[in-house]
Amino acid sequence: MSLAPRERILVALDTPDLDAAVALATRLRGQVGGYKVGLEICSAVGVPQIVSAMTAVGGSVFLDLKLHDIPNTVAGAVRAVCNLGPAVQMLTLHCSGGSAMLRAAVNAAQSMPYRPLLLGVTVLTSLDATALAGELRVTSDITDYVVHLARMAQDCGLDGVVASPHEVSAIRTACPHVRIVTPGIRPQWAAEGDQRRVMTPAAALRAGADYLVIGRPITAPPAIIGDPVTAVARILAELEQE
Ligand SMILES: O=c1ccn([C@@H]2O[C@H](COP(=O)(O)O)[C@@H](O)[C@H]2O)c(=O)[nH]1
Repeated sequence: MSLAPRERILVALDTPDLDAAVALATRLRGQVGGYKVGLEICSAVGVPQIVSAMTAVGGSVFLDLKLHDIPNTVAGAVRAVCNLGPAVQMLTLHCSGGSAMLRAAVNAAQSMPYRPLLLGVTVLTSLDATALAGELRVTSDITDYVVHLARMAQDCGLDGVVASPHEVSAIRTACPHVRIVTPGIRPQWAAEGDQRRVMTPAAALRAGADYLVIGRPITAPPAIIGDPVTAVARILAELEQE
């Protein structure tokens, strides 16, 4: 996929405030590839409202709803998102919902005149091996488990997966054609916060990620960087040095 580095950046608009989201998206228009809207803004203002606001700004929308429910319910939610039209380019659902849920989502999307790309969330980037094994009792190696979920997503007909940059090259080898979207992106100057499996933007692209989801390093950059526009410019400069 031949995209310029800036087109690979999706800014996570994690805020409950529609006006703030629109203002930031407008400031960054043309400098990034699109916007990720997720549980916070969708819970605060509603999915159709934020999608229509982002359409007005002109950005592509990555709708990160992380659907995770029984197949019938997820299929209905997928149809509802498809009805929002081409403004929504990507939609997420949790691979851990299982293959019946993933196939129901794919079948629902295929029955609609328009469908966004469906992406399966593998293992959240905020989890490390200790949490996965100790709390969730997943004792496989994280990379093996993520690749297993990516294969399942691919076999069920999903278009891509969400995974940490640490697993990107293993997914590329196992599933060469799936799109890979990576959160857990941290420039060296940004705080890790609640993320655990992180990498710099340049290292994530080098590993083979198609898209980088970047939130707080851009929306709330440290004082040494200043503001979101400068943060994006700095990230792009770092990518160009590659
Ligand atoms: O495994 C996942 C899946 C989704 N996310 C989302 O990405 C952004 C990351 O924001 P940062 O501020 O850059 O940490 C956020 O909206 C998450 O909901 C993720 O981080 N990890």
